[in-house]
Amino acid sequence: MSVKKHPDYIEEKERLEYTKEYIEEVLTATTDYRDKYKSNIKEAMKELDYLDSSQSYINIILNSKFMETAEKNFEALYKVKDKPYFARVDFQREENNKKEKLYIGKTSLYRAEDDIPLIVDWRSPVANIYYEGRLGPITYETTDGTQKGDILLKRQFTIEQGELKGILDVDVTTNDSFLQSSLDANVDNRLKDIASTIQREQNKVIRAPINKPLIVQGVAGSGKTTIALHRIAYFIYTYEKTFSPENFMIIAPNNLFLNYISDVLPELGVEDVVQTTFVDFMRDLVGKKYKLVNKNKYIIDSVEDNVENSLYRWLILFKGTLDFRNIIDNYIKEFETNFIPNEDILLGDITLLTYSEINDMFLVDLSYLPFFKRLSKIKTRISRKLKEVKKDILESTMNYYDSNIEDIRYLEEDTEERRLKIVSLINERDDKIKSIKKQSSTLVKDYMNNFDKKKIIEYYNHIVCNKDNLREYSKDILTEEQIDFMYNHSKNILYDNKLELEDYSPLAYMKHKILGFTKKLKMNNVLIDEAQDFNIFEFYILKEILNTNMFTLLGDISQGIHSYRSINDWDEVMEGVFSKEETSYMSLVQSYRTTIEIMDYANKIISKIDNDKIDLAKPVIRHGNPPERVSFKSKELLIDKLHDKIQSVKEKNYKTIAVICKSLEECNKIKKQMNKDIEINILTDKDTSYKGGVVLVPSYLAKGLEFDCIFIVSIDEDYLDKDLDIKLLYVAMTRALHEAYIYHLEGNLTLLDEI
Ligand SMILES: Nc1ncnc2c1ncn2[C@@H]1O[C@H](COP(=O)(O)OP(=O)(O)OP(=O)(O)O)[C@@H](O)[C@H]1O
Repeated sequence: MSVKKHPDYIEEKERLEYTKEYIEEVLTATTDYRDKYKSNIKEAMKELDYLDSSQSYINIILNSKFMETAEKNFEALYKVKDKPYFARVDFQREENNKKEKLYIGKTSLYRAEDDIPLIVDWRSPVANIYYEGRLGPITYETTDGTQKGDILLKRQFTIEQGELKGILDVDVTTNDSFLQSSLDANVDNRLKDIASTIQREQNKVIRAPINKPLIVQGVAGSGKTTIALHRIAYFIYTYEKTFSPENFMIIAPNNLFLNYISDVLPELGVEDVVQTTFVDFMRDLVGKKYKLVNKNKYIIDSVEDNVENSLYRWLILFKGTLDFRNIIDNYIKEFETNFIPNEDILLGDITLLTYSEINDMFLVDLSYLPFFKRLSKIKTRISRKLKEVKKDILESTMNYYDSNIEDIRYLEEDTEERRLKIVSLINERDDKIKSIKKQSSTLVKDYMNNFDKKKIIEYYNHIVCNKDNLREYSKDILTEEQIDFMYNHSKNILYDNKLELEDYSPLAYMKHKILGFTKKLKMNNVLIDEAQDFNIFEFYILKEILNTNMFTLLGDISQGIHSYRSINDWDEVMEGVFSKEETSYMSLVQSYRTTIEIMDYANKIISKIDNDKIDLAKPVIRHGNPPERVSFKSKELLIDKLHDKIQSVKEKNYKTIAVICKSLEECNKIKKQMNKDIEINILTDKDTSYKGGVVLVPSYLAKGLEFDCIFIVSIDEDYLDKDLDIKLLYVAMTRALHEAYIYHLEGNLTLLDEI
């Protein structure tokens, strides 16, 4: 239906024109104000008298604060001027029966004259009704309590460059065609904002309470990454006074992924949040000197079936457990108990502080600090005590000798003998004073020399590269064979100045306990995407060093291709790291990325894994061609077909096309054989950006990304009927938005035969 035929077209068009004009007025006024405030600041600077906390200084502060807010509002309004809102909800409040027309957009705007909202921010409490409600009764929460009312109208708008192009009234029966048209669109090489089409179950995740851990298990394409970013935008808006963006940290699997999400953040009004990978964050904390044995090494090894050594597999898993943390704890405990040398601190024969006083300070009063940070407090205490006592000792020594000298002078005759006695006493006095002064000048330093501060890796080596210590601190939980293996393996890696991914948590943990970090960590609200790839120790260390419970973990156990080292079940996290009672758990099973046909195929793949914890994705109503599986007699025929098909899908104006191979080696082989007239690059874990076009991607790196069209290609490397291969295939298949092709040599991919 043409938009003009809608009965309210004229009303909505006028409303849109009015809002746009009002925004223009506000923008112009803000620009004028901006100039005025700038000149105010200039004036105030001229008058500034640094010795006087004068009015000028206050003026500067006030004006710059105002400028900051005005600037932020200006930018937000400027961004929405061509599309001020995306929906309208008519709401009748139960308390006063008043009807309100709420136009919901990406920022808020109030009319100055009467304080009526012209645009309501999608993150505000009342906007909740747009996401939660259908027509009819609804409640929503605000800081003032529960609000009740009726939704009389729910309407969605398509506005392009300021023009009203579509109006869609949502009633009880309508399918969400607004959502469908948004999903039909070809993908850019970046993630997009979905404020206008957030679904009810996604809205619940976005607005879930901030103060306790939230675990979101979401099937492939359920919007986890997208929601994570909207959740931050929601927090920043809702808790503007409590948190600043630097308090938020997004942890994503790699820099390619960070780049992929980075553009949507400013669009959502979220800038300056910390975005990092676990490895980069850890490297910052424990030091960059050590080279990480390739993070994807194990996955590559297992993809290529090289990890035959079961002890090696055991070690990778074990280093991510809290049992391993217990070993470190036992070491730290003993180190702490014996940290303070068993001796009193004396100045001459006067006791400044006893061993037990210092030890109590260390073990009890200062126990909240890392060991070496406790020491600096102890040092201050000793210095203060020394100052007091030194003064007293000097005084009493002087007094003692002076009175003795006085006595001799008074009681004895003035003879050569008396003179010699007095001289001897004076010399003795001076020597003593000199010695007290000398001892006191080095006393603190001498005491502090007891504590040899080592590099954190040396403490760690002391555990893992020492069989006796491993035996002692593991308290019988390790076998001799395991101790042997751990010792030899650790020596090989660590003595070569290298680290494995699993070494970061224990190192950061030890640094946190023993040395402390140099900079203060401000992040206390953490979002982890692809959280199924973390191990328990990694969650634990983040919680411990950031000293917070405010975690949002998003992931999908079905995509846990690193499960040889990571969690296999969210219960492990709830039981091991956070408390089960406290943690909220939400599950998303609707998938938005791909078509029904592709998702059905992917579901059949993942169902090959025998695990009742795996949720099958439910695709939204969007049809496309089923995945096309073709088997080829020779490599040449396969490559020819791949080549032709890529050319033909490129003509459909797809911006992102991926050829997904099992490993990097296979990608390299295919690249070599591809005709030069197709520009095709390989994405590796060293890449930090993907600008669209045709790419070759190893299956394990494709995780988290999406492409208009994908080709799963298998020439030399087959996917076998085992968990890891099934997951890799599932990940690959679920990357497609519109089309999927499976091209393989005859005899390969027989696990798909039944599908
Ligand atoms: N409510 C929605 N409205 C429009 N698009 C949506 C919505 N939810 C998700 N999408 C789209 O679905 C796709 C998948 O989203 P996203 O990548 O965030 O999912 P994911 O759960 O992180 O996926 P995966 O685990 O497979 O990497 C994206 O293109 C996203 O824009």
